[in-house]
Amino acid sequence: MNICVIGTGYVGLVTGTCFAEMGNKVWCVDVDTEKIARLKSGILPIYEPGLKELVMKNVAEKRLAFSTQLEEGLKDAVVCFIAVGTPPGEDGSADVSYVLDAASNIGATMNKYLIVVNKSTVPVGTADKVKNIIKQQLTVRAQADLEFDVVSNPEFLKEGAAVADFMRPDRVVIGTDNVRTAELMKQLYEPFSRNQQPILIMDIKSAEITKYAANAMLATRISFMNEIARLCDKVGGDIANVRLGIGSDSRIGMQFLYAGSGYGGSCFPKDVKELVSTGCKNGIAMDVVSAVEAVNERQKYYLVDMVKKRFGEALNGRRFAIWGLAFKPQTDDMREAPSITIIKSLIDMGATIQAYDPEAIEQAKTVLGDYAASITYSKDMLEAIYNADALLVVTEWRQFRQPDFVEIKSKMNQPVIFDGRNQYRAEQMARLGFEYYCIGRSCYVQ
Ligand SMILES: NC(=O)c1ccc[n+]([C@@H]2O[C@H](COP(=O)([O-])OP(=O)(O)OC[C@H]3O[C@@H](n4cnc5c(N)ncnc54)[C@H](O)[C@@H]3O)[C@@H](O)[C@H]2O)c1
Ligand SMILES: O=c1ccn([C@@H]2O[C@H](COP(=O)(O)OP(=O)(O)O[C@H]3O[C@H](CO)[C@@H](O)[C@H](O)[C@H]3O)[C@@H](O)[C@H]2O)c(=O)[nH]1
Repeated sequence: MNICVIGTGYVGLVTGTCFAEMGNKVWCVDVDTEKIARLKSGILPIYEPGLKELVMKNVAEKRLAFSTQLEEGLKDAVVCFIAVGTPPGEDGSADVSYVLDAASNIGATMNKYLIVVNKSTVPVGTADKVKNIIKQQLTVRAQADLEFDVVSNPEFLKEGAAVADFMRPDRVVIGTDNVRTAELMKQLYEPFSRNQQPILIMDIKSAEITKYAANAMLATRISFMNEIARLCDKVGGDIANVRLGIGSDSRIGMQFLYAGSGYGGSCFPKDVKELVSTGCKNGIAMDVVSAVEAVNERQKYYLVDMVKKRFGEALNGRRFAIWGLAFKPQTDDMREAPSITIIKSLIDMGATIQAYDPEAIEQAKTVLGDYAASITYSKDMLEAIYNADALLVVTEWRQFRQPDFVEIKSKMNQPVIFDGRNQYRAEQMARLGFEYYCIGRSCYVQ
């Protein structure tokens, strides 16, 4: 099938590449001329395991190409995916203007029947807006008879595992009210459901809401565990045991029950806010979802509270090592990363920071630009801990799991570790002579 994908970010680039890998011919189109120029010369805009190899292969085999021109992308396309950003607006609601721009461009450009598939995460009702904008543009061009269909096909991939998730999705959700379109979409996704993963056809609004409900449900599990972790720290108990205890119930399951320094990223924070906003606009109080966000905001400061309790509120002259900047491992994405809140708070109290992340340092330099004078970025994890008063583990990259603690202890000013991702065992840390604080395992007394 000939496919056009508008937007070459995490979702668009992965979607286009994976469809090309299955034998389709794909044009990836973006308004960012620099991004497209770099992609054409083999430089990817993001770090995502396995993606570069797939892009290079499919470009070489002429199934994948990049352009800034929608005309080029739509020339032979049967299906056009919209995969542009929907960032949070001032009031927390999703800004759908990029989606509507893309729709408007489609209406101004298409010359034959087209299935327009919305893959961006958008509030319920956006498909209708996309439909109306395309219609308006066609009318302006005196092409009002040109037929098209709008589909909602939310994406559930996780950063850091984007290719693997796209290739083997738990399910594919397709919102459409057209039987013929449903069949074609099923055909397109058939190679990705070889293990009988369901392709769920439903009405458009249910598909749009499903995306927000999925993210809010996952975020709820995390905030819930973070709250229980705080209780463990107060009254005794170990959140790891509690996780096993509840996760063994097949109705609950083990995944997404890790307490930590709060969730970040480009999705959970913004989608939780948007769901609250949609509820509010429609007179539905989203009490659970609102609490999920409030708990997460508080959780981002939990490590900072621990540092304050241990070192006091004035941190002048104190030097802290930070391991992990990205919002999760296997990505260079810094959007809404808890590390930002933690680093800014410590610097605001007078500390200096020595930070290390395997992939996200360049992104961090941009995001933390205003705080640059107080941050040194280290070339490796050991350099970061040199002369540090404490180490804060903020992102659980694999290489942080079993470091050489003897060497670490010899290089630090004081052997103190604040573990925001529960990577180490308290008994082992005590044996090695570290003062060790973690989340919800009664190492930290509030
Ligand atoms: N990042 C994820 O893990 C993920 C997963 C599932 C869903 N989503 C959703 O998918 C959407 C895209 O997210 P992302 O992380 O890929 O965004 P991104 O910011 O990485 O990429 C968006 C791209 O769209 C381009 N763009 C904007 N307007 C355009 C236009 N009119 N025409 C052509 N290109 C245009 C931008 O230049 C950019 O390259 C969002 O709605 C997001 O919530 C993201
Ligand atoms: O038990 C857990 C699991 C995750 N997290 C944190 O939650 C955030 C999000 O993690 P994850 O969901 O793995 O990454 P994303 O790439 O943001 O993926 C989410 O957001 C995407 C965009 O909507 C969806 O497509 C995915 O299904 C959804 O998992 C990160 O900060 C994690 O550290 C925890 O604190 N505890």
